[in-house]
Amino acid sequence: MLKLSNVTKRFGNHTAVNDLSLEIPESEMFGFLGGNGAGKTTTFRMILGLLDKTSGDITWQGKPISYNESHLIGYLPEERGLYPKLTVKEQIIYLGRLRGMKKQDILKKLDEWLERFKVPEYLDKKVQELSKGNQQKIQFISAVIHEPELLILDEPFSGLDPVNVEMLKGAVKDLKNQGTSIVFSSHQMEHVEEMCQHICILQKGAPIVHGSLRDIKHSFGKKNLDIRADFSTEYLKEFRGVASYKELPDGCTLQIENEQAAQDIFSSLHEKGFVRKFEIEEPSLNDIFIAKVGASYE
Ligand SMILES: Nc1ncnc2c1ncn2[C@@H]1O[C@H](COP(=O)(O)OP(=O)(O)OP(=O)(O)O)[C@@H](O)[C@H]1O
Repeated sequence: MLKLSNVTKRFGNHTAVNDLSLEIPESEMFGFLGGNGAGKTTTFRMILGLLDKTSGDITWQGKPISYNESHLIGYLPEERGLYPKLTVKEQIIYLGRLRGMKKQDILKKLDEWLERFKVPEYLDKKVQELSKGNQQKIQFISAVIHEPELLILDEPFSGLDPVNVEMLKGAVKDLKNQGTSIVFSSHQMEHVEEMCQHICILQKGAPIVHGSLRDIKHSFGKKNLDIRADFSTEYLKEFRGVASYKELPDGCTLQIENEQAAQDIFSSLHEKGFVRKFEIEEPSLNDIFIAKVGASYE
């Protein structure tokens, strides 16, 4: 387990991470979220030992992380940092050697990954000759080539086309199933929703939401209501128990305070005409993020 206990980081007068305590379970994918400037990257850098903590402790399996054991952690940073003039092969050999791997093991693994990502022809290409998305595949390979126990992925899917997103997602899921513990940061809530059981939403360096995604959704209270009807549903904007209203060409999506509101809306719709769809849905992580982070912006 990765454990952060009362971790604080100050830059001068500014507190970027504020007394943060978190337990990140093993062999799981943990969603580490937050608005811009919330403190995610700063936290990652402290976990990686790239930045000193102002105070607090970070442990892996009960022991302080030893950065001499560089095979332990893999990191895909948000700002990608490959050497443009090296070939893919030279680049990955260099990084693999830094993590204590033998050259022949690196080349074997690299071949497997390039095959998996359908880019075997890039082995001897210079990084600067690759497109942004393909550079990202290489950066991902550089983060996992040494089979780390703990993998930190900062916005792994940004800049990738939908086919490549699925390809990388498949690789990340396989690593998780093989036992890798993954901390995953993304502004794309649908990816987090699909892949993470537990999440934390950070705001000003401290968690405003933390726990299992299922419990968080349950305790949020508000649900979404999707309605399609052959008449105008605009009157529902002002209906009791409706927290928000979004008009659609053939109906609307509402956020409702509770299930009683859904009952009342259902009765009122019946009197007006033909209803083609009426569906109550769990709130999305996007709804929760906007409600919680948006509220603290105000
Ligand atoms: N080296 C630094 N010196 C001073 N302030 C810093 C430094 N690094 C980060 N900060 C500040 O700390 C806060 C947290 O930044 P951080 O990069 O951790 O946010 P983030 O959650 O990763 O944001 P984003 O989603 O925009 O990448 C910000 O207010 C930022 O300006």
